[in-house]
Parts: sequence; structure tokens; C-alpha cells
Amino acid sequence: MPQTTTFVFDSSLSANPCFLMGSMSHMITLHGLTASSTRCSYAFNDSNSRFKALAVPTRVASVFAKVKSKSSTSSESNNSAIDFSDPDWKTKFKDDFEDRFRLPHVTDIFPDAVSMPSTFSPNMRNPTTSDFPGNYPLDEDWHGYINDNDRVLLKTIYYSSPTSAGAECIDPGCNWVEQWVHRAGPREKIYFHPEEVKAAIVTCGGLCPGLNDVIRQIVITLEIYGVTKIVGIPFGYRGFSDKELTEVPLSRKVVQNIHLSGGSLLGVSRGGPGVSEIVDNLKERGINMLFVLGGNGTHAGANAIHNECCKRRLKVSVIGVPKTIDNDILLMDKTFGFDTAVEEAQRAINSAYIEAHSAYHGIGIVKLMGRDSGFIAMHATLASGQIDICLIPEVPFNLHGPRGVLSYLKYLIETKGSAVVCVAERAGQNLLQKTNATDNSGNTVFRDIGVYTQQETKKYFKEIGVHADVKYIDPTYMIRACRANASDGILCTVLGQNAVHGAFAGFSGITVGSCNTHYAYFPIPEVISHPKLVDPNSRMWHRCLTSTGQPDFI
Ligand SMILES: Nc1ncnc2c1ncn2[C@@H]1O[C@H](COP(=O)(O)OP(=O)(O)OP(=O)(O)O)[C@@H](O)[C@H]1O
Ligand SMILES: O=P(O)(O)OC[C@H]1O[C@](O)(CO)[C@@H](O)[C@@H]1O
Ligand SMILES: [Mg+2]
Repeated sequence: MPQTTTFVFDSSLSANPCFLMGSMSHMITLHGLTASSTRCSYAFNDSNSRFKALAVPTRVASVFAKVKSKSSTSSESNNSAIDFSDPDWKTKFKDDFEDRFRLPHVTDIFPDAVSMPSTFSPNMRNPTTSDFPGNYPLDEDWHGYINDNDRVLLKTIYYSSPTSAGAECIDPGCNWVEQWVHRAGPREKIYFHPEEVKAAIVTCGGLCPGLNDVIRQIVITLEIYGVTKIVGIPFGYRGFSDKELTEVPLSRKVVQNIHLSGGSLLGVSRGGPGVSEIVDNLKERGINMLFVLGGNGTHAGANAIHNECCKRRLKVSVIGVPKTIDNDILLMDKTFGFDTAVEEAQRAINSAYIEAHSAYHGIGIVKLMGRDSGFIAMHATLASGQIDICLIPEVPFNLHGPRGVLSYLKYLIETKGSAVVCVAERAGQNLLQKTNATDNSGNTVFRDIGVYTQQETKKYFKEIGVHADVKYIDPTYMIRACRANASDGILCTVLGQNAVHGAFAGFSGITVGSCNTHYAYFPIPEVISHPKLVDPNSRMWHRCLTSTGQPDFI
């Protein structure tokens, strides 16, 4: 039986809101349970098949209520609730946006929480010494801290028409509306005394290049703030309940070289205890800063933990760091591990190309990961220049029939002599028998589209009496287990440091990501309301099609 716990926050707390969300006029749906706009409610179910979390302001609720049908990089969609004839609609939209992206803060539940001058010095001077009279730098002195009012622009393209490629419009006229999110980085005031901090790091979900880099950077940055009690929770959320698993003491010495190998020093897992048990355990261990590295499921868990701490009035900062090779977290440029996965996929693609090219009528098929989206397949295709057909879940296709993939393969064999196909894990699931299989976290386990494509290709060429030498490569776990490349290494470093800055600044229930090359904090529900998908109307997908030269397969 799925275990479901619902937490309800009464609207009478509005003067002292739970710091789950920026505004009480939000609605959260998680695992199918919905709270009305007058209450702040959260449900946690650790064995459901898919996460669902929506955080939307009531004033524009229906604007954001539906997931964009074509796919999206953000959370906007149906705009029917906004009265665009109202001359103030833009101001209202911006106010709502500001509410949605407001960062939950310890002072939301502890209004009297006292701050102190930061023990972290951006320029390596100690701000508590005579460098700054009164301990705080004056605004006019350069000090290297982030001002709480600093913002990053979320959208940078002005679309003059809703028909422009990839256009994300708010109103029918596609008017420009600024959308600002909070800039990440160290603040001059901190809300935790380093000597009173016990920080924990946990890594959940599947493996991803860069996990060790982030762990390392979090530990190093915590030590710079002056924290001495730092532990790792072994094997994901399971480490909070399994009595056989003991916490791992962490220090700069322990983590110094861990980024030199892939995997996670702490181990990962799917499934595990419910949020109540996790928070009991946090309390028992005296943990008041929790860094959670994982994908959308992990973040849904992190937000539930934050919410439960809020409900129990525990001063705990819960900070997420989005980890996924799939790159399916909303609003950010990319997640760490994605770049490395794309790079590593090149080896498989190149091998498939060499095999196909060296054989008489050779066909190479490569399957790449992506639970919901085809980002790895699309980017790996673009990077390699060796792919003739890229198949992703966001773009329907037929294998059979005159316009199907197989007919086109025949054409390629006749005209080029060989062909290479890249297929994303989730692609074409409609062509396969449905499955009810789930993993320990409740995620659907898909049928193997790679094996199916290989089998159907062999069958097809046999049936039409044309020789074809089909080779299939599934490098999926190989591209996840490797060490982060240089670009991901940098991303991990920045994210790890910013996670710690966010915790000391007193935020909780937030995550950190890169946004138009800058770094920002986001309230967790905003980035996990649905998985980010490849937009078939985007320039990137069109570039991919230009590169492969493939037609539509429908
Ligand atoms: N909706 C949810 N609420 C609370 N916890 C969740 C939820 N969904 C998943 N979790 C927990 O988060 C952890 C990781 O979830 P999951 O296995 O889905 O991986 P993920 O974080 O999405 O990463 P990946 O990208 O590797 O799939 C699991 O321990 C799971 O129990
Ligand atoms: O690690 P598992 O349970 O095999 O899960 C595989 C899934 O994890 C991911 O690698 C994401 O981490 C997906 O690309 C893939 O669908
Ligand atoms: Mg997931």
C-alpha cells in the first residue's frame, strides 16, 4: 500500500506563513492531492508512480495549472485566466511572479531569528575584523556579497510573435514581461552560527557524473564558513531509516580527491522512508542543514522534508542541488552531469558509426538515457554529426509504413550504404506493450525501445530481402558512471558553493541552478512541477533535424 501523509497548514498562520512557499495564495498538488488556495497543504507519498508538484498563485492559477501540451522549458501555459484588457495585467503578473519565486526563509517561521555578520569572506578578508567598521561593509564599499535584491532575468528572448520558433508567450500579443528570479551567492548576513551547525549531505536517485564534485565543494565551503560537524548520509534517503547504515564523517581531508572518480562517495538509492521518519531522524541526529542532491523525485522529497520541518517548527535549512543526466529540471540552463553524459555518448555513437560504415549495408543503433525527455539523444546527435535518425519521446514516429523509420533506413542503405540511429530510452513507448513495472521510487520501468528497434530492423530487411548488418549499442550505464568533464566540474563547483551560501543565508526549500549563465535560487516546487521536455518547435530540435536531414516519420 502506498504510504501517504498529509500536512495541513491553517491559513490563520498567514502572518507567520509556513516557509514552504513564497505566498499562501498557492496551490500544491503532490501525488494527486491538492490543497485549496486558502490553506497550505502538502502530501507526501513515497511509493507513487510519478511525482506531481504544482505551485501556482491563485490570481493566475489557470495560467499555470496545465502543463504546456507541446512541452516546455518553463511552467507557463494556458493564459485564459488573465484579463489582458486590464491595463494593469502586466503589473499583476509581475507581482504574482515575484510571489511565486519568493524564497522561503527561516524568518518566515522564526520572525525573531537573529542574523550575524557572515563568517565567509568572498575576498578572503575576514569581515569580522577591522576591515569593516561595525562588522558589516557599507553599501558603498566593495565587499563581494550578493544583495538580497539582486535578480537574474529568467527569460532573455523577446518574441515578437507567438509563431516565432520556440515562442513562450504570456499574452496573445506576445508582449515582453520581465521575469526576475533571485540571484544565488553569499550574503553578508547569515542565520546560522557555524559552531551550532551540523550539516548533512545525501545523494538520491540514479548515478550522475559530478556527484562527488558537488559533495566535495559543499564540504569545503562549509569548512570555510567554520562548520566542523559535517556528515554524509549513506545510500540516499534509505540512510535515514536503515539502522545498519551509519553516517559518514566528512571533512576537506576526506573529500579532497573524490571528484577524480565517478559515482557517489555516499552511495545512492531509490525508494526509502517517508518524510516523517526522515525528519524524526534529522532531529535525533541534530542535523540543521541538509543538502539533497538528486532529480525531480529527490527534490519533491526535499520539499516535503522542508515543509515538515516548518510544520514542526524546526530550524533546519533544506537545500537541493539538481542532479540529472537527463537535464529535465525546469528553468535552468542545464543540470550537472548532462554535459558529461552527452560527451560520453559520443564514444558509443562513434563506435556505432564505425561499425555501420565498415560493414556492407551496416546499420548502427544507439540507445541513450532520458526517463522523460530526449535531451541527451538530441544533444549527442548534434555533437556527433554522425547520426542519420534521432528519435526522441517528444516527437512521435512510426517504425513501419511508407513514411516510417524502416522505409527511410532502406532509402539510406540504398543511397549512402550505411546508417546510424540514435534512440532515446523513452521514445516510441506507444509502439511497445504497456508495462506496469515500477522501480523502488515508483518510476515506470520502460520497455526497451533500443532492442525493439534492432529486432524490427532485422526483421524488416529480412522480409524485403535486402541485406542489412545491424549492430546495437546500449551504453546507458557507462555514460552515467564516469567522472564529470571540465564543464560539469565547474558547474558542480558553483552549485555546491551556492548551496552552502543559500543555507547560511537562511533559505530553505530551495534549489540552485544556472539561468542564462548566471546562478539563481528557485523555490523547489517551481522547478519540479513537471519534467522539462524538448520542445519540438524549438530552434534546437530544428537544428537537430537540419543536421541529420531526417524527415518526419508520421
Ligand atoms: N513525490 C515524492 N515525494 C517525496 N519523495 C519522493 C517523491 N518521489 C521520489 N521521492 C524519493 O526521492 C528519491 C529519489 O527519487 P527518484 O528515484 O525518482 O530519483 P530522482 O531524484 O528523480 O533522480 P533520477 O533523475 O535519477 O531519476 C527516492 O528515495 C524517492 O523515494
Ligand atoms: O538507475 P536506474 O534505476 O536504472 O534508472 C535509470 C534512469 O535513471 C536516469 O539515468 C536518471 O538518473 C534516467 O536516464 C534513467 O531512465
Ligand atoms: Mg526522476
